[in-house]
Amino acid sequence: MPEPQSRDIRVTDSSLRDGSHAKRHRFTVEHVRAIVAALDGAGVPVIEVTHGDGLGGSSFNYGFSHTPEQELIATAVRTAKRARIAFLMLPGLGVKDDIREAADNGAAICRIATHCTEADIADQHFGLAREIGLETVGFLMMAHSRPPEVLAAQGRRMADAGCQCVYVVDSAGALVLDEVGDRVAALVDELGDDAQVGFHGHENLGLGVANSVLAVGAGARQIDGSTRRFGAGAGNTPVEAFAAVAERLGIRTGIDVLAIADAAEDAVLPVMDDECRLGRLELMMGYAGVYSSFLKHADRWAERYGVSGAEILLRAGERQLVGGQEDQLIDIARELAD
Ligand SMILES: CC[C@H](O)CC(=O)C(=O)O
Ligand SMILES: [Mn+2]
Repeated sequence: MPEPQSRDIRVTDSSLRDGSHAKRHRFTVEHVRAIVAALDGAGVPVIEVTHGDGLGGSSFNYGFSHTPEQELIATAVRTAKRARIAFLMLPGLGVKDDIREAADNGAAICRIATHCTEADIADQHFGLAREIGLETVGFLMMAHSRPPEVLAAQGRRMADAGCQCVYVVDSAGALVLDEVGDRVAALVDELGDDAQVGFHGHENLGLGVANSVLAVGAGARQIDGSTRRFGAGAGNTPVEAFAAVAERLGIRTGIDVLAIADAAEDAVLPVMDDECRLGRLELMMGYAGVYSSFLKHADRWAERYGVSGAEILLRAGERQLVGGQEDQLIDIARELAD
């Protein structure tokens, strides 16, 4: 794959990882084959495949996978003719042996995610990934919750540990326009030539494409999306819309707009249980700053305790819950029921 030119943007499609939350982690080998073949054919350069919560995410707390994720990764690698396969891991959920196994299965890009104030827990994982020849990406999750200078310092920590691209991750879909640009610009300023900067958006306030365009304007070189918005909450930045808008703006993604529109309709949509929509609960997540992956959990506990899912999410936002604290949604639901 040629190196990006000055205005080339590398898109990573996360349908087969972030979409795992929406699918309740029920991906099969056939789903992976169909989606990877269509995205690869449309020219998507990177496709992420893992349990929604990353390597080792299959558990009682997060939801069990239908098919072991290493099998899904190996299937994706065998299916893709041009695209490179990425995987996500959250230190503590996955361990270093999971990274080695994903590399053995042919994955090329290791994406390590931490809460946006906890970059130091990823040091050894970036080190290992580089040592075994993987490209590295770092996720600073819940990036709306801290100002640009904090993200810049955390990004520096990741870059010094071996991370080649630090992402501003709008896990809650809560960032609004310049709030993205300011964060990306602070990271670009801090990292210079040491690492690229990326942006991962969610649609909870309907701003995925606009926020991504602003990220590119502020210097981001990598953009995440999910075809047909297949992701947590209201879903991710739709790759097909981003590719079309990018082309209109003269930003090269290498993605064929007609082919990705076909992939969205003919390959991704049939795998989705429901369309990712911007309904009441999704909007509350963007408004209150709640992790998009909490949606299905909040829905489930609201139904179980006969309380409002929107109220659960608003209280989760007040408490500033972070990934891993899914079980506190049960406490909130019980409080509301009382
Ligand atoms: C729990 C991992 C999370 O889904 C990563 C991500 O995509 C995000 O924070 O938006
Ligand atoms: Mn996400």
